[in-house]
Order: sequence, then C-alpha cells, then structure tokens
Amino acid sequence: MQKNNFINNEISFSGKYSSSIFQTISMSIKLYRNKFIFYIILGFLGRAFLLINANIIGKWADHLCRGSLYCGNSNDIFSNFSFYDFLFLLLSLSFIGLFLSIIFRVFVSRMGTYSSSLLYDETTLRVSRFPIRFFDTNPLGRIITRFSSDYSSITRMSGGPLTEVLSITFDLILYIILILLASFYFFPIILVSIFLNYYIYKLNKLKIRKERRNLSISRSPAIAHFAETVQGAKIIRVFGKDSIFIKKFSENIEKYLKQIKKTNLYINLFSLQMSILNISLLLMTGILGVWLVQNKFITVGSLGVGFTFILMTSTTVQVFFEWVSALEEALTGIERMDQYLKSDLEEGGVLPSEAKFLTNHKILSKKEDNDILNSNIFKLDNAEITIDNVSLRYSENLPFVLKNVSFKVKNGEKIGIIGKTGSGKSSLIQAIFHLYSLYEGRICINNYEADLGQDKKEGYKYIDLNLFRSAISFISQEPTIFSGTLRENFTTNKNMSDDEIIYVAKLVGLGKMLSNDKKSLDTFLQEKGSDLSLGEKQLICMTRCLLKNSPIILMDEATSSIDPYSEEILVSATKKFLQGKTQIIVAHRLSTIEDCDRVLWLDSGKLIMDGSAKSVLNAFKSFEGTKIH
Ligand SMILES: Nc1ncnc2c1ncn2[C@@H]1O[C@H](COP(=O)(O)OP(=O)(O)OP(=O)(O)O)[C@@H](O)[C@H]1O
Repeated sequence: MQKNNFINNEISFSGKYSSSIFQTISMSIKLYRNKFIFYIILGFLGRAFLLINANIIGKWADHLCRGSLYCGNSNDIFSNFSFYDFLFLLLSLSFIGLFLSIIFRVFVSRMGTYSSSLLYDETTLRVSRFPIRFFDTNPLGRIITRFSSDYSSITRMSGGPLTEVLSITFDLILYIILILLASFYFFPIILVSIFLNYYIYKLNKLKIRKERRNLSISRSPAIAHFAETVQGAKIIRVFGKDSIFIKKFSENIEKYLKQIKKTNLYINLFSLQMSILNISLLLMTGILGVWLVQNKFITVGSLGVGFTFILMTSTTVQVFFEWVSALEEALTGIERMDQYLKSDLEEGGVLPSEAKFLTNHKILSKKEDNDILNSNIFKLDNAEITIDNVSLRYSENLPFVLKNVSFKVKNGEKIGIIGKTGSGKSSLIQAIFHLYSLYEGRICINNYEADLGQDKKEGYKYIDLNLFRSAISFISQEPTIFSGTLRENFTTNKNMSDDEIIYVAKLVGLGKMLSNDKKSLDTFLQEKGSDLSLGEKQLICMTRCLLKNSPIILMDEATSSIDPYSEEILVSATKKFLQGKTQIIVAHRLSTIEDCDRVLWLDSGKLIMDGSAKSVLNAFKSFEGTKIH
C-alpha cells in the first residue's frame, strides 16, 4: 500500500495578484457594472458638497475681516453675502452632500452583498463537481476555511474597505482641487505628502501581503484538526487519545497565533512609519503657512482652508493606505476562492445553465438542462452494464486497484462480487459511477457511455455523466444521512406522495419509525444521523434507493449492520421491488449472494473467476478456507 504524498500541500500564493481575480471581481459585479459609473459620480459629488464647506468658511472668515492686514480685499460672489446667506449655503451643501454620500454607500454595500453571495454560489456550484480525488487529498478543514474565514473577509469588503477606499479616493482628489482653489502654494506639499506616503506603502506592501497570505494558510490546519477531532470524538475518548489531540491542536493554534502576531507586527510598523511621516509633514506645513501669510502670499482664510485640508490629507492618506491594506485581505480571500472557481471539475463534469460566471468549464444551455431532466433514456426497468477492460488507480503514484476487468451484467441479472479485503470490490463500484478517472477501458449502460470529454469514437453513443449516473441507485458501506427531515432523506422528488414513501419505508422495516403517521416524515434527523443506529441508517438508505426506482442497483455491504432477522424480512420484502432490476451486490457474508445468478471473484484488482454462484463460492471457500463463515 503506497500512500506517499497523499494529502496535497496547500497552494501558497506569492507576488502580485493575478489578473484572474480581477476578472472574477468583474464577473461578480456584472449586474451593477452599468450603474457603477453613475453611483461613483454621485459619491464623488456627495463628498465634494461636504468638503467645499471648508472653502466657504474660509471665504466667510476673509469676508468678516475684509480690508485688514492679512485678510485680502478681493471682490467675489461672496462679497454681498449676509450671515444667513452663508448659513443657508453651508446647510444646503451639507444636506445634499450627506444625501448623495448615503446613496453611494448603500449602492456599494448592495453591490458587495450581491457580488459576494454570487461568488459563493458560483464557487459552491463548481466545488460540488470537483473530482472525488480532490476531497481525498484536501483536508475538510482546509475547504471549510475557504468557505468560512476567506469568504467572510470577502463579505466584509463591501461594507468596509471597498467603500472606504473609494470614498477616500474621492476625498484625496477633492482635497487637491479645493486646496488649489484656496491657494496654489499648498499644492507642492500635497504632492510630496502623497508621494512619500505611497513610497512607504510600497516598501511595506509585499511584506504585508505575504504575511496576510501566510495568515490565511495558517488558519486551515487548526480548523482541519478541529473538524477531525469532532468527527472522531467517540474513538478519541474510548482510546484515551484526548491528550494527543489537544497537544496537536495547541501546536496548530500556536502556529496560527504566531502568524497573527507577525502579521500584526508588520501592519503596526507600517502605521508607525506613516504616522511619523505625516506628523513631520504637518509641522513643516504649519511653519510654511505662517511664513506665507506674514509675507502676504496668502490670506488668513486661505491658510485656514489650506491647513485644514493638509491636516486632513495627511491623516486621510494614512487611513487610505491602511484601508488599502485591509482591502488586500479581502483580495487574498478572493484569490483563494478564485483558485477553487477556476479548478478543473471531475471528468465529464458540466455546469448547469444557472451558472453565471464564464470560467473554463462547460455550461449547459437551458435546453440541454431540460433534455437531461426529462430524458427517459433510463426510465424503464431495462438496463445492462458492460465493463470493458477497466483499469483504475487512485493517482499516478499509487498502484492499480483494478486491472483490465471485463464483464457484462445482463438486463435483470443479479450478480455478486466477492474478494478479500482490499481486493478492489468498492473500487469497482466507484469506477462504475465514474467517481474516479479510469486509467483505461469503458463502462456502458445499454451501450451508452458517459460523456467524459474523451475523444468520441464512430458508432459509440455518449450521454451526460449525470444522466448516466441517474440509471443507478446505490447503497454504500457507510450509510449517508443528511441533516434534514426524514422525507428529505428519502427523496427530493416533489411529485412523490407521502403514501408512496411510507409504503416503501414500511416494507424495508421502518414501520416503527413512521408509526402510521404522515407527520413522522417531518421528523428531523441530526447531521450524519447521529441519533440513529447503524442498522436504521442502512434501512433509510435502502428506502432512498428503492424510491429512486432506477433500473440498476449497486449495493456495497448494504445489509452488514442489520440483524439477521431484520435482514431476512428486508430481503424478502424488497424482492418484489428489485424484481427485474439489474443488481450488483458486494458482500462479505457469502450467504447474502448465494441466490445471485452469477458471482465474480476479484483478487488484487483482477477478475479471477466469473461463474455460477455455487461454483465461485465453493472455489472461494476452499481457497480462503477458515476465514469464511
Ligand atoms: N480513495 C482512495 N485513495 C487511494 N487508495 C484507495 C482509495 N480507496 C481505496 N484505496 C485502495 O484501493 C485498494 C482497494 O480498495 P477497495 O476499497 O476497493 O477494496 P475492497 O475490496 O472493497 O475492500 P473491503 O472489502 O475491505 O471493503 C486498497 O488497497 C485501498 O487501500
């Protein structure tokens, strides 16, 4: 058993953000793109109306001391303004400015909420179609981290960083314009301030970005370990392994906390550099401003306006780069979601017509969607399976688990599969569903092959992978229960009546759970069916399988946890349902497959015998000897 490098390392991004994430952002705000410019203008005007108040107050101050030494004597539109005129103007501008700013903020926030939920939906749409190999090689916690903390930094973006960066950009542009209106002498100071702040931002940018990315990565191991611990809580307790798990958790958390400290240190250093720079610039501006007034280059009102704006510019520029830095956290989240968004789907995986993002995946048209939904290609109880020269390995560096396996199951035939542990029985079932890519060979149902994007051969018929899978029902070794009502666990088919569901459920032996009452179908089952026995879970899965009513049934140890008495009832009761269906049954207890039409014997991935149940079981028993009961 070769299990080296089983878990993939998490991708660690570096350098600049790729253009791919900006493409993704553009797709996620598509609905709002046309209105964007309009609202940007509104936002800009809103800030302009608010900020221009400072210039008007400067004019008012000059107006009050007109003709004195440092107040100037020019005539302008404000010369004849009364106290009330100034007051009315200031209040009107403030009101309009506030109103426009609110509209702008509401717009950005709505756009952000819409686009982040779209991003979430589109990513989920793809991740649910990823190759099963992806889930084998990526710890659950890592995937959860993407959909929790990375996603939450994206959702926070529109309320905070994005709106702030946009508003502050408006402010900075306006400061320059308004300072120029007050006096041209302050302009060089603004330029120097912006340049030096940008320089400091650039010096720190890559370091902070790198640390933020490391922070995102360092979160997943702790969450992964936590998820693993919760899942294995019973076994951990029974075997007294608590201390090992707690120690590992503390180690993971410690690494995460160290990374938080390191990231915060870089962010704080950056803020400190900005503060020192801006305090120095302000001091210089003050001294220069007084000198300019003394030498009558500017008036007192202009100094007031200019100094206010320069004071505001220096703090705003600092805040701006801090928000830009916070925006980067959201971009790191988008970068990580984007990686999932653009990853390959399983072979033959296609997106439904509701997919909105144009990625490199095939999206079905509405008609194709409907054709698949309404196809009756496998609606009849009539299906034969051909397994032709199938070889499978779970990845390139792992050995083959199926080796050139070929056999046919005729319509209505029931075959059993035996083989010792690890011989490839479950792998064969997974191969039939195309859950893993075949190394070679074909699997056909009624001569239809699943369309896996392979080269199409003349005379072969191909169908959508989901349609192919719809021909098969499956009961696995580990019964899967979803958190939801009993009804939802049985079927998602809305056209199925409660009576039909209850009839089948009772037939498989779930009478007690349903107690004659349709309301019991609304009983809520806990996640993974934690409030049910293993046998009950298997019976629920059996009901689900029978209700699906597909022509092919695959069972992998389906009755292993049901007591012999219940199993007997189940087997005889379901016989009627399974009559005429094509069945493949994997079993350890040889008694469960004694009545099969044929039995196949797998050994180390090879089909070594295919014959009548009696002959194969006898050969297997004499070979495996004492292990059989
Ligand atoms: N997801 C996987 N990734 C890598 N190797 C796997 C995976 N699943 C199974 N294997 C390996 O494939 C081989 C065949 O396993 P498989 O589960 O098909 O055997 P099996 O006959 O069903 O065994 P059992 O009777 O114990 O259920 C084993 O060596 C197993 O370790």
